[in-house]
Formats: sequence, structure tokens, C-alpha cells
Amino acid sequence: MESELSKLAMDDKTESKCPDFAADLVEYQSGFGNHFSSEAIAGALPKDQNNPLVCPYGLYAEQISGTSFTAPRKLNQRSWLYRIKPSVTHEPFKSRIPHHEKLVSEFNQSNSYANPTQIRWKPVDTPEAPTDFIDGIYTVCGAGSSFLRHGFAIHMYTANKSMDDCAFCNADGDFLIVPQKGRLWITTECGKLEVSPGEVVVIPQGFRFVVDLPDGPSRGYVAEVFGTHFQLPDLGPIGANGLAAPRDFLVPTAWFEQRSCSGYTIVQKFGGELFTAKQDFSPFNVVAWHGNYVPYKVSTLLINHPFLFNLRRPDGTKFHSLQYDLSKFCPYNTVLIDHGDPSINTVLTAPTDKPGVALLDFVIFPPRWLVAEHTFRPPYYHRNCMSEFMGLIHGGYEAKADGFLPGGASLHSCMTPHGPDTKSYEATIALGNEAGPQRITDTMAFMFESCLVPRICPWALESPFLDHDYYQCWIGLRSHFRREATDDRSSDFQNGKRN
Ligand SMILES: O=C(O)Cc1cc(O)ccc1O
Ligand SMILES: [Fe+2]
Repeated sequence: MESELSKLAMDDKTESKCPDFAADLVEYQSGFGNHFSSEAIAGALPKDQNNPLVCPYGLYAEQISGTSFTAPRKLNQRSWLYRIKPSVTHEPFKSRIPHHEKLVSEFNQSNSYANPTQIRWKPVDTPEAPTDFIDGIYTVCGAGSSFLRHGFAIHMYTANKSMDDCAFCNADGDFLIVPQKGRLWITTECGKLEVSPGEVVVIPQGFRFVVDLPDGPSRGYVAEVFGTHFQLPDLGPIGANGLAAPRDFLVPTAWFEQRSCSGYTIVQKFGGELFTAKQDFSPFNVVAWHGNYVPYKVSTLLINHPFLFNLRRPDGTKFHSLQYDLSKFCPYNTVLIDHGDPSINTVLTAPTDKPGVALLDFVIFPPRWLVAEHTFRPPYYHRNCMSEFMGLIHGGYEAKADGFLPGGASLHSCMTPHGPDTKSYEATIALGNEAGPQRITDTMAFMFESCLVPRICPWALESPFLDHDYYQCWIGLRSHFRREATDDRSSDFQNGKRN
């Protein structure tokens, strides 16, 4: 056993930086909330105990706790990592220079604004200057505080370059990353994850990870939660099955490199600020691990549609469209009347202590059938005590005929009225009561919904991508009111002949 690791030590590489996911087939374990275990070298996991005096292969045992030691068993999350050197082997943390000015983890009047207006952003351009995932992530809005372990932040990222001999670690909260353009090759201490648009990945608080961009320019959304973790929603009367299935969540298998490098940098996000610490080896030196505190991904989304991204074939040549078949999420919907609340499409929820009140829900609007009778089928007009941030991964959104574009975003805060734009309203009414079953296709929108009221960061409000005309999309909604009693279900009424 010992000799296998010494052989690896002789293979000590200094040159390879971007792990070759294609050559090194990424393997996963499946399940949600399981107690997983994985060994890159057989026998590397200690038997019968977590921290023996001497671990197999001379590895160090290190625990990472995602909940307090004393959290109730059903909520308790921790993993044991068996690594070549412990994480502590680094120089002191220093404030990162140049400073990253656009990350916030404690929202207050000094760094963000209250604004009840309906807000929409156009998709941002990919940067021209070399920008990696860390440089390219910026906070749009959020509420609460990472210091007080209650709150959330919504970030977006746009990047064009892989991270280079540097790993990110978010001490503030869990990241739920929703790529919109370009795959992410994410190396974590538990192993590798390949995440494509149409999939999402959760990197829990404290894990070190590297983001490589195999397709070049990349863009997406990130929800960060402080003081809690994502879980699957209860299914209530739906029953034991439906929505996101536990077995569709994929967790990495152990992967390590024993690579010494003169100035490996750990970039730690702590209280929204970035700190760096140098070490002389790759932090991806975990030979085996076990536990239930782990990064994971899920293909929640999408049914057979082409994505227009720059992807590479196995032979290295580029192609520009890829057919994903990711019909994993199992949507439920109304089958007779009325538009159901969007909570029916919750993929993951980060709870608060109040039953049924989410710190942050991740909800999707996937392709599906609409069959409701004499019903206004698009999302209803509404005001919500929860706040709704929306993004669009692909295609169009049923409530917005124009202006809500893939890679763009919108924010409808607590009690801010919103709903279908004029064009979507008129088109729906024109279809009338006789509309048969309709299949919504070519779409994947999502919502981060929170019970906390977000404050908005100045750069998001001053962004050149802010859509100043957003309100116009509702201005054309005209009154259809008439005093005579009408039969709401008559096709005349539905056909808009009432004025
Ligand atoms: O505002 C939105 O577009 C999101 C949304 C969708 C829906 O189907 C019902 C309510 C809701 O807030
Ligand atoms: Fe809404």
C-alpha cells in the first residue's frame, strides 16, 4: 500500500494544470443526502473508525463540517477527507490584491439599495480581458448576512478563462451554480464534476474548487445561501415520487493529484471579501473520503432541444449544437382548471426555521403540457410577499413574449406587481377558450425565490445591461372592463370581442 503512494510521489507533476476531463472519464455516485464513500486507491478509507492513529497510505484524516456538531441527526452534515497533506498547510491569509469590489455577503445601506421597481437585465457580454470564475462573479442582490448565518446572495458570472493554479473556497455559504452558457469542469476536493447548461451544481460552504472552462466564454447564475443547506422539497399529496428524483443527483468520486507547485493560491471568500493564502501543492490531494457533506450536480432540466454552445467533439474539433436528453425533472401541473403556484416546480429548497417558508427556493419552468380548461394559462398577475429573481437558460419564457432573454435576469421584489407582458396577455386571450392542449417547448426559465427582501448592488443598478424600458411591457395592457354581466366562459369574451 505504502509503495503505491510513494510511486505517485515520484510521478509528482508540475506541468498539468487544467484536469483533462475528457481523457479521465468523470464518474459519479448517485443519490441525495446519502452517506457516500469513495476511494481513488483501494484501501485508502480507514476501516471501522474515522481518524486512526495512522491512516492507510500515511494519509491525514480531516473532517469538514457543514452543520454544527450537535445539529439533529437528520440535519447533520459532515465528511471525512483522507488527504496527502491537511488543508491547514498554507501561509497566512492576506487580503487579496487587486480587491474584488463586487461581492457582498452582508447587505446594508452602505453597499446596496432598496428598490421596489420591476427590474430586468439583458444578458451581459463576455469580458474581453482574461477573466476567470472568481474575477467574473459579481453580486446582483441579496439580503441578510453571512456573519449572522442567515441570508442569501444572488450573483452572476461571466468568464473566459480557466482558473490557474488557484482554488476558490467560499466560507460564507453554499453556492448553487446555474450555468447558462458554456460547460464548467469543476474540480473539488471530493472529485470532478462536469456541469453543462441545463444542469446545476451545488458547492457547499467550505469546499475548495477550481472552475475550468472547456468551451471558452461562459456565463451563468449563482444563488448563495447562508446558514442552511439545500434539500429536496417535501412532496405532500403528490406522493412518494415526482419533481427531482434523488437518484438524479450526482456526487463525484474521489480524484486526487499529487502536484507540487511553487505558488498555489487558495482564494477564500470570507464575509464577502477575498483573501489569499499560498501553498506549495495542489489542494486536490484527497485520496478517499466518506460522508454526507458533498458537492453534487443534477440534470434537472430540459427535454431534447439543441443548445447553441461551442462544444468540442471527442476528437477536439468544435461543433456548435448538442442534443441533450435530460428529461429528468418530472413536472406536475394542473389538469383541469387554473394556473398552479410555481412552488409545484421546486427542485431544491433552502429552508428557514419557519415551516414552509424558504430562505431560497430553486424553481424551474421546464417544457410541459398546458391543458387547463377556460383558464388563463400563463403565470397570473400577482404580488408576492416573497421576492422573485428569475433567469433564463434557454429559449423563451411563457410570460414574456419579448425582452427576457437567455442569460438575462429579472427581479420582482416583495409585493412588486408583475405578470405577463401585453403581448403574452393578448396572444393568450386571442387563443380563447377553445385552446386545446399546448406543449410549451424550447424553454428553461428558473426562479430563485426568497422570503427575505433583497437589496440591490449599485453595479447591478448602474449596469449598461439594465433594461430601462422594462415597465413598458405592461403599459399597453388595456381595460377590457364592461359593465354588463358577461359569461366569463363564452368564446366571445375570450376572443377579445368585448370592447
Ligand atoms: O412571476 C413569474 O413569472 C414566476 C411565476 C410563475 C408562475 O407560473 C406563477 C407565479 C410566478 O410568480
Ligand atoms: Fe412571480
